[in-house]
Amino acid sequence: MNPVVLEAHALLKSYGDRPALRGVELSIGAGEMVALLGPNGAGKSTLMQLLTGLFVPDAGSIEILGHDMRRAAPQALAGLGVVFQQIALDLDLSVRANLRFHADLHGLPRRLADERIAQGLAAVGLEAERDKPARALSGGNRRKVELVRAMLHRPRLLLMDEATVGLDPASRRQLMQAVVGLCRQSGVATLWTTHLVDEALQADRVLVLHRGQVLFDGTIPACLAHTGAGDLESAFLQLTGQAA
Ligand SMILES: Nc1ncnc2c1ncn2[C@@H]1O[C@H](COP(=O)(O)OP(=O)(O)OP(=O)(O)O)[C@@H](O)[C@H]1O
Repeated sequence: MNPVVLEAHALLKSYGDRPALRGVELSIGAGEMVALLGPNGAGKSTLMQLLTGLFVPDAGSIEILGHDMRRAAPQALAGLGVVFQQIALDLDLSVRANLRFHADLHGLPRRLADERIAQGLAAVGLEAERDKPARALSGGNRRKVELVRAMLHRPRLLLMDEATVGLDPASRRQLMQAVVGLCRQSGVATLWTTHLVDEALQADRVLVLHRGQVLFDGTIPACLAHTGAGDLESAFLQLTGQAA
């Protein structure tokens, strides 16, 4: 595998006496696109909260670019770009003001920030929206702005947490294409969480998470071979005990 950008080992997390993650192992190499596929309640959001440092695991370790999340969180988080499940733009600010704010948080000089903003918006076809309030954009375009924002500080690992929730099929497809393009062109490693099997089809590798455990980790052909299923959807339903 390429140099490792994310290594999570033996992660445990419970809410009271309810276990959410039960010994999760996860490793992502540079430039890899990995889909984390799990039904509702599998533990995807909990895993994302641990990877972004919002929660601390009960046990286990997380390293991003070799930086341990407990001992060196600022360094670990500097290598991370995140698009959260909930929209996190200020809707009254312009697209550019939203992006500049994020660039300022990362200490990017204004000229460099503006270059990257222009480049990022062009890459997702939103140059013309730059000075509009975020409120004027469609849900799909707001997500693309969040994607541009997540990449402004040039992270090596991009986390997309169920980023297509609430989008129509065309917007979902466009967002996915934008992320796949970005991953292939810039070499950023991507962890894409979803409960929708079709969103995992373009990934280099699929992890199936169910009831807090990784039930499969490998390529789609390997998943089909492992389960004997004819397609990923059947394999997923079989692994998660939902097959008819
Ligand atoms: N704050 C919380 N308090 C108690 N239990 C929680 C909390 N957050 C999550 N859980 C439980 O932990 C388990 C994993 O939840 P999590 O939200 O991580 O799964 P998920 O895969 O993201 O699900 P979804 O696709 O529905 O968002 C579930 O059983 C859920 O009910």
